Amino acid sequence: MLCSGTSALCGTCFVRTRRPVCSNHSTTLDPLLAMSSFMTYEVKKVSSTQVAYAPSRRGDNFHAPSPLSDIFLPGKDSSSLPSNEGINFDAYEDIPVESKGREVPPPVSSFFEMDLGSHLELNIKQCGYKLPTPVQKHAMPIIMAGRDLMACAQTGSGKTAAFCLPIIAGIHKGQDGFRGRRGARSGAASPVALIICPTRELVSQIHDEVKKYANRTTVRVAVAYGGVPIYQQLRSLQEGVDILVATPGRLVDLIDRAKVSLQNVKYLTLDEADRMLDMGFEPQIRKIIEETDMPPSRNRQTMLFSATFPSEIKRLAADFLSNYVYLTVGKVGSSTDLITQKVVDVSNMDKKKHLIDILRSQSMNAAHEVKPLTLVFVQTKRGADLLERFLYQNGFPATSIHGDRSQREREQALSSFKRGSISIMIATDVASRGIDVPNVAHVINYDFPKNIDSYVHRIGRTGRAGKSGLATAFFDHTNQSMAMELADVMEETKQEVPGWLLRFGPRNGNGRRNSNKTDLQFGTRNGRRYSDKTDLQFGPRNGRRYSDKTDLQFGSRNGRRYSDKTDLQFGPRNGRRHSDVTDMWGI
Ligand SMILES: Nc1ncnc2c1ncn2[C@@H]1O[C@H](COP(=O)(O)OP(=O)(O)OP(=O)(O)O)[C@@H](O)[C@H]1O
Repeated sequence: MLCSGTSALCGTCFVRTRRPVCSNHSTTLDPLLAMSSFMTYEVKKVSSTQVAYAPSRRGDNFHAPSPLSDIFLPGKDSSSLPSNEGINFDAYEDIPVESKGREVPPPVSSFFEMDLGSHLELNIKQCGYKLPTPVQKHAMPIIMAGRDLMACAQTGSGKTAAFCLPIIAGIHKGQDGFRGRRGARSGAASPVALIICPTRELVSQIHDEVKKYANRTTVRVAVAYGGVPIYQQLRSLQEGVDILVATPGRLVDLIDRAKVSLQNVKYLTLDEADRMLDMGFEPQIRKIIEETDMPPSRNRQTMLFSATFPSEIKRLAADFLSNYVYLTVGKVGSSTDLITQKVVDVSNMDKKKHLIDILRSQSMNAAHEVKPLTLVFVQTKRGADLLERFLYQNGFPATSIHGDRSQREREQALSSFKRGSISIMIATDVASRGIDVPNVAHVINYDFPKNIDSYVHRIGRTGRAGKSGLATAFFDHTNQSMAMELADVMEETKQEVPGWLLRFGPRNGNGRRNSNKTDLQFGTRNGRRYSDKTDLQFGPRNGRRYSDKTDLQFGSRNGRRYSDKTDLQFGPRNGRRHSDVTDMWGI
């Protein structure tokens, strides 16, 4: 007997079914497919009174972990949709958009108002994208008009397509002109578009997206990132490439080996540009842009994208962009109110127990044995390993992703998490940016991050593409310095800020973010962090950021050391560890 309906595939009869559990084959429904429709179901909150909390040992001052009351469950009646059609565009309706610059091209309201070409239009339909998201509505016409762009938009709001689609359309249209440039006579690959981003996983993800959007066109895409043997990448470069997606370190290596020439670059995109600066990649980025054969800014189009834009990024923009538009969608550096944020006062000693409580109640509440995908962020690689082991010992199999795992292990971890075969992933900040796992239901900040931008990106792994999500942060006095910035982000996104969090510091001490509108407009998180504007404009970062221990543990950030790429970036340190800035960073 066949299932009826239109959404997930039944594991036995392979016919689409409307519900995550097929009534005829409930035991055989492929749990991975069922998982994919999890978050598109009606969001139903379970009252906290329905859930038994583990008794607290901390008395009245203890703030019970509320995540148990906010687990999202699939509703009974709503029909599931392929995940991209489940996008809640109402969620974006009131979003403030600001664009600054000369003669900014007007936004569009549909993908088909732009001359993307029939192949791309079909691919967009096949991706299930019915309408452009706000950042796409505004950014795409700007890029299509040939303008430089610095764009800041919330996590999960479709920035990747916003820059990929116009680039692919542009290359596809001018294909005849470029085709001859593939694999230059010198043997060096000569891409027309270069997309640089901070992590290998992000490179790989953008590569997959480009392939999807460029389906049926002759646009070729290749990747370059460390941690895997270079010859595979060389082979694919030799076949010719239009779009190269790369991490800065491996790209410099390829340029030095004369395997890549940038002389034909027409489109340059820096995705998560602020993160690359944070990771100490500025010397490599400057080398790539200023010291190679890449055309000068007036002869190429340059785009910077991120959800957070600290002031340092203005230096880059001033140096690399010309006559650019500065587009902000939503509040700069803030999160989205699609994500319910909870902050729980938990001491270091109690964290493990609280995590187990949360996971246990999640699996108790999970409908039809479909476990919600839960991403747990920790600060260190060792912490990730320890927590993974602890969870395993307590009946919660988890996987982990961090800089000490081989690239293969990292890819396997991510893919089993994406497929839902393992529903818990422990991660360091290596997975905090850009990674798009559409159905992450819950992000837990087990260790609170050292800066608020990191918090914004971490929680942004849930609540993507218009869907709801839940983020829980464990917080105690050791995170005190982050209290006000956290309260700000929560307030901006209409979250309930617990009174105890506010008691950690004065509301308007330290020249806080909200008190400095001018800074905010240009992407500064707060007065305290970038209080010395002059310093920031011209050079190194302020004292506070340098004081982040984890930032500095693995090496100084000065240009000299990082510019010695052979030592630090490309040479494997030992059999297991590999070349990656995440090693230096300890994440
Ligand atoms: N127009 C659209 N309609 C529906 N879904 C979309 C649309 N555009 C993008 N998406 C989907 O939204 C999800 C998030 O997109 P993307 O990863 O580009 O977000 P992002 O803004 O780059 O996030 P982050 O800041 O975390 O990197 C992806 O799964 C993507 O396929």
